[in-house]
Amino acid sequence: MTHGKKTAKDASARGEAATRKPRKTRARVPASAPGADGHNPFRTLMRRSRAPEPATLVIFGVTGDLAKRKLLPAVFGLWQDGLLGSAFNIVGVGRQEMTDEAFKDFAIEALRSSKETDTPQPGALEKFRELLYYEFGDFAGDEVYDLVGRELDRAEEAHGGRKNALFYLSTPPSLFEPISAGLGRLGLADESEGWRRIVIEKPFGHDLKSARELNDALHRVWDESQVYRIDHYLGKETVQNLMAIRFGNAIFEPLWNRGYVDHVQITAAEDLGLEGRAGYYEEAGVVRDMLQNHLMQLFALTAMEAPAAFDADAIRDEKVKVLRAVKPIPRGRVKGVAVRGQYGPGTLYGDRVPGYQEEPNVKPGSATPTYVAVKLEVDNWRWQGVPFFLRTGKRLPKKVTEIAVVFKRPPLGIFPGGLERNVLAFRIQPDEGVSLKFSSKSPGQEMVLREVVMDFRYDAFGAQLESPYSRLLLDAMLGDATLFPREDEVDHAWQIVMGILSAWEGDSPADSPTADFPNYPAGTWGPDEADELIGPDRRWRRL
Ligand SMILES: NC(=O)C1=CN([C@@H]2O[C@H](COP(=O)(O)OP(=O)(O)OC[C@H]3O[C@@H](n4cnc5c(N)ncnc54)[C@H](OP(=O)(O)O)[C@@H]3O)[C@@H](O)[C@H]2O)C=CC1
Ligand SMILES: O=C1O[C@H](COP(=O)(O)O)[C@@H](O)[C@H](O)[C@H]1O
Repeated sequence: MTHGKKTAKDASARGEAATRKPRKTRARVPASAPGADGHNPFRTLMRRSRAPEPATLVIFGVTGDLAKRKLLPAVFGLWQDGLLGSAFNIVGVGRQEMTDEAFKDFAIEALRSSKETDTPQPGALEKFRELLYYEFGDFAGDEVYDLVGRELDRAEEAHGGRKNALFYLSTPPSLFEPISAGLGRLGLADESEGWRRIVIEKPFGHDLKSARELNDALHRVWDESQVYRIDHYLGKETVQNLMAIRFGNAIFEPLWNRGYVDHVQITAAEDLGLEGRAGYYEEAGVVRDMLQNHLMQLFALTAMEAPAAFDADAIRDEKVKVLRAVKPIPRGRVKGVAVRGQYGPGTLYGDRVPGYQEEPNVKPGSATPTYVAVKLEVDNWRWQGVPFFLRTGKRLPKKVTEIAVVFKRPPLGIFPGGLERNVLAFRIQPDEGVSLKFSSKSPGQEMVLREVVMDFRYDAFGAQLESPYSRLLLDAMLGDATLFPREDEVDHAWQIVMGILSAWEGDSPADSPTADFPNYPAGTWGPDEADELIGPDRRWRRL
């Protein structure tokens, strides 16, 4: 299908940009390391066998915070590293009226001001600028999608006669369905002239029902294979390393079960508060913002069986199987397995910080939780009796994300002193790496054991880690959905948290007594009840 007439816009300018050889972009790559002459060696090693076909990336909501701070820098980094193939262009779509030139200025300014932007090579920003185009309109109407279709028509010649397109919906969730439907109405999901894929940002639904409705709406237009639900945690290098270490080594598998593991702790602690996102966060709260998606994904990757292959369906099948095996948490069980919290004023890094209720635009007396800890039990042979404790919260003492597999104590103590549990910890961020804590004899005459840590740090590879958005954008361009949650995964993750949401947000005061918020000061590790949840014989790791 051809959309409208060709205009004077120069087709040859769109797309023939990724041919320049990238030069050194990363100061931290040592001179002797592979790739020191050019770009991040990981990216090259990962991708040299395949590059995306010529394609157009269409970003809806391109004037928003995510696009400015993360997406445009990620695309620029990929392009500068020569990973986007021989022809590529970007069409930003928004509701604000803007010319192509004004958008180019906007995008270059966003790249200049984002901390995530790779150091540009001389002339790179100017060259990248040539790839950028803009369309605007009302996302409820047809015109804007017609304009997008014309952009694909215009790129066709430079793209070798193909009209491949990745539509990235970086808009408020209320627009996911209308944009998908609009693209469908104008025939833009049709793959007869090139592949068409849609990336959906989080949150995917507000609850189980709305997530199902959104899935149904998407499937009225797209085949599941065209849908890429993004969870940026899956794009983090060290989350992928969890799979590499589990399934690329023989020593872990024999220990990875109820025979040896006492419990697992998954922590995603944030030191940040609301960062001006009250409008979104008051509606979402921590369960929707972090638990239903990011933490459930970390849990699934830790607990799943070994997939038969490293491919999208094999991995996603295993994740679904283990999510299905989680013991349900109906409303009545919530009190025993989940703890909520909201931060009050406190001290962080020596500075006084306001409480949640003092943040701009938060409703006075808000009952929105900013902290959750939950105990998951997995009803399968591997994990029967092994609790998984998940916790996440805002305004905790530091930013740290970690998965810790805590092993059982040795069966018999032949040395003086207590027996400690060994811990294999995957540090997702920061100081990415893996550590093993075990007991060793202290030097000296006495047989005294002390806990020591063997530490592998990711920076030993000598390369800076790529942004998760780079990884996931490139995967979507390549048609690799391995790191994108499938429909049934999202559904099961919602099923797990729905009881919690219904207990905490229910309208019956008997079932859902108002929480006594705030119940932890900013700069502390959350409410005391979280210690009771994991105790008495276990305690949260001090991170
Ligand atoms: N920001 C972040 O760090 C993260 C964001 N996300 C998700 O990414 C998506 C985008 O987030 P973010 O960029 O922060 O959101 P923003 O609120 O900054 O806006 C995103 C874009 O949507 C446009 N928009 C908003 N309302 C409308 C409307 N009614 N009609 C047409 N366009 C509209 C905005 O246009 P305008 O500029 O004109 O207002 C902007 O272009 C969301 O789904 C969010 O949950 C996920 C993880 C992190
Ligand atoms: O999706 C989100 O994630 C961030 C935390 O992500 P990270 O990569 O910095 O760990 C969180 O701050 C935000 O509230 C949430 O929407």
